[in-house]
Amino acid sequence: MSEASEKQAADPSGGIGVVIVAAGRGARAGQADGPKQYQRIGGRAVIAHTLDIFLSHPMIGPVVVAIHADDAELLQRAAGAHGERLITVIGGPSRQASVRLGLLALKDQAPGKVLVHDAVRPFVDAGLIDRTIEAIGERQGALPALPVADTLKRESATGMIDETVSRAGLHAAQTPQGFPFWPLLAAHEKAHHLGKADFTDDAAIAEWAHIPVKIVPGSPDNVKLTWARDIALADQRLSSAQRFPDIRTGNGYDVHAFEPGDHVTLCGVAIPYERKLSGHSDADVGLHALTDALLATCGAGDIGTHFPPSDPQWKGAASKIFVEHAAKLVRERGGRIANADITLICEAPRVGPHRAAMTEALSAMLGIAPERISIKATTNEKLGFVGRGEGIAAIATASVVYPGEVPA
Ligand SMILES: Nc1ccn([C@@H]2O[C@H](COP(=O)(O)OP(=O)(O)OP(=O)(O)O)[C@@H](O)[C@H]2O)c(=O)n1
Ligand SMILES: C[C@](O)(CO)[C@H](O)COP(=O)(O)O
Repeated sequence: MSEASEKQAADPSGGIGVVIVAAGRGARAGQADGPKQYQRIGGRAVIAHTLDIFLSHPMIGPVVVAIHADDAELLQRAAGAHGERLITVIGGPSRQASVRLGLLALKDQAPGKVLVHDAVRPFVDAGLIDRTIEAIGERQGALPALPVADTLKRESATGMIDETVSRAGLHAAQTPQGFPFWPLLAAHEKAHHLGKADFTDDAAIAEWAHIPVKIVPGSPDNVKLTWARDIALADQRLSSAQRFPDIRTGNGYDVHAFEPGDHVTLCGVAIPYERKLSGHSDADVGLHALTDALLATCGAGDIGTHFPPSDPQWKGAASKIFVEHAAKLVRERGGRIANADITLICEAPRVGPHRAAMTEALSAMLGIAPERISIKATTNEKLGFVGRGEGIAAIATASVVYPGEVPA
């Protein structure tokens, strides 16, 4: 389990809160047919892509969307089935005001941590969200940012260069920006009551309120759609990715022998049985095969690369740790797990009665819907070592969609 997931497991509030700000008018993009967050890229509204990523992230709890009063129908159409999970509020006249109203709408849920994100950054990925969450502390915010790459010039009133500004230490700020919930809300409230309304991001409010903010690596893909050209490029990018989407399939195989014992652990579920599976960890053959399948989708070696059997710390370990680690590596590369399919091959015990519990356990480990998980079982028709009841084998397949397209 990642450090962030561990903290989350201890958080009684039911997930990290999110405020997605979508109340702007998009004046710079100048779209005649509606604000940029509802323009279609890759066939869907910009905000629909943004919502997909947050709502499919396993650590995300309540999600507030701050919209303009005129846009309720646009949001409803764009959000589709996601709509049921959203808390909608009317935003304010500035981004800062919209964030504050979004935070106030989260008060009842009292999340320990909150992420604030621009609806118009639809290329955020799960790895970036993970990095941001991991850097949030009890009194520390987190800001994804990229070092400035261009040489910087200050322009004079006459349009001439006044000076070249050193770029040392300068970063371009992105979202989502993450904070402990109550200190961020308090900072927003204080700014509001003092009439300070010129903050362009939440890290700036935090800075003003003396909340330290840690920089984590942003992503060059996580652009903000500001100008009409940004929207056109985003559409092109998604449309070409749709021609050759980077869908990868990995497979894994594992086998463990029986030894004296009283239960076996299969796909995260302990099943009473007259023997157990022998192994260094809990010998969950299904989860081991799945770990290899996930790692295979991003060329990240196999289970032994990450959890060597020679390492005493994995003795008796719950194999859930291996699967969650592999899923985290996938997410860090921007991958989204589309489905996982495991076949358990054994004469006994019977798997059918435990299938629902296994599916539920895997759904939580992978952060995907149960319908994307398949657990099947078959006997080996009494043939070979499995047929003689000497052990259990498992085969797993995972499909992951990665950002971008398959290179030519
Ligand atoms: N009153 C506002 C202004 C902005 N935003 C949101 O803040 C994000 C980043 O702002 P920006 O790119 O500046 O969007 P707009 O304000 O819509 O653009 P413009 O300044 O060109 O009008 C966007 O998701 C936007 O919808 C908001 O919720 N409420
Ligand atoms: C918050 C932000 O995305 C950080 O880069 C950005 O400041 C918001 O957009 P704006 O154009 O400054 O309103």
